[in-house]
Amino acid sequence: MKITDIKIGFISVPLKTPFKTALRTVEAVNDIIVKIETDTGHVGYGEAPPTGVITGDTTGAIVGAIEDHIKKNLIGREIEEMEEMMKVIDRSIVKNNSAKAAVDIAIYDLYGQLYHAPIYKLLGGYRKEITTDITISVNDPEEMARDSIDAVNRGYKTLKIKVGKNTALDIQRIKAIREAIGYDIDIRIDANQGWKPKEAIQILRKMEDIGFNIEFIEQPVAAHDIEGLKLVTDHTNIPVLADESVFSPKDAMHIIQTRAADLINIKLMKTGGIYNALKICSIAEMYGIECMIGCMLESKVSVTAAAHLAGAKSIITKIDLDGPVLCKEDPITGGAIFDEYKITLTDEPGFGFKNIDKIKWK
Ligand SMILES: C[C@H](N)C(=O)N[C@@H](CCC(=O)O)C(=O)O
Ligand SMILES: [Mg+2]
Repeated sequence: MKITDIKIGFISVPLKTPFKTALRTVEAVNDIIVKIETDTGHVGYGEAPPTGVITGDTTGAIVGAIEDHIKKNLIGREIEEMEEMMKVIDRSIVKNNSAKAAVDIAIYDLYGQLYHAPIYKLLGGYRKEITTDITISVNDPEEMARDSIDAVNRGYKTLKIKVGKNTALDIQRIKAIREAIGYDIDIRIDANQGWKPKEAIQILRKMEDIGFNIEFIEQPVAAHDIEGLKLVTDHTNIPVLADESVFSPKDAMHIIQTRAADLINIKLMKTGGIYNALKICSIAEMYGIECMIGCMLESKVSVTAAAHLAGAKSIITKIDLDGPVLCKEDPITGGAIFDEYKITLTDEPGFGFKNIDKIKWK
């Protein structure tokens, strides 16, 4: 199975409601789709979102990285040369992890087709059903309480609450949500870098004292401020999960060895795909650090790939793969089945994509 062409397309899927974090507000998933064609007629699909505020990757840069740097080094290569191809992608251009992730995902899709097996089974086969949380956007406390009730009514048992914007409101936000949904539902919070280290410690201690029962705090401080992250980790009992501070396996190793965080959020768009994500899983496993699998605003193509990784690896104990359920429609036939909180992997070869509607090919 030899690569004959790599095509680029675009999908645009409106969100059910605007997605708001401390970093940005988004109304639609506007992602790049990669289609890798082979001489056997098999095709592999990948996806990349232009999450400039987190990864630095823009639509133009993703397209340019693939078309001008990665594509020419992959045409003519055999899918069975997985290891070599992953090194080639990495050497083709520095950074540009979302572009690399899209290509990596499409190659894994083909790898599974080559060996007639779903990726989660090839990588470990730990489980085929996983349960995701859902994100509650940062808004005023009353609106967040209403959104939380709606999520609970739809069956979600874990809510990921966005905070870190107009930080004076953060305590009130969680108070309003707890009053609305009670204490049977797990709450994890994500500040998306919105707090200063000492401010974070103060807010988290208050949340502890009030007894909000927070499962963990995700990325309380600026991505680059590893000392600040460690300060927060050392001064609160609420576990700290590193998101924007961890892209590469080396980042994960550093955070774990310096004990700057208690947990790691793996996202394929930060690691550059499954190949490096597997390395983070191995590092985390060696140190007994549990991981979350997360996503950006992504549709079912790349989130299916992330779900397969979660299906393969037991060190991934927390799931934040709500991208597809935040979307108003699903243009993808095949892939994992996303039914609100329940994600079911299929046993189709690769990731099992059949078709993608409404792609605008370049
Ligand atoms: C969508 C997911 N639940 C999430 O919150 N992901 C990111 C932010 C993604 C984005 O801005 O596109 C996160 O910070 O965890
Ligand atoms: Mg996050």
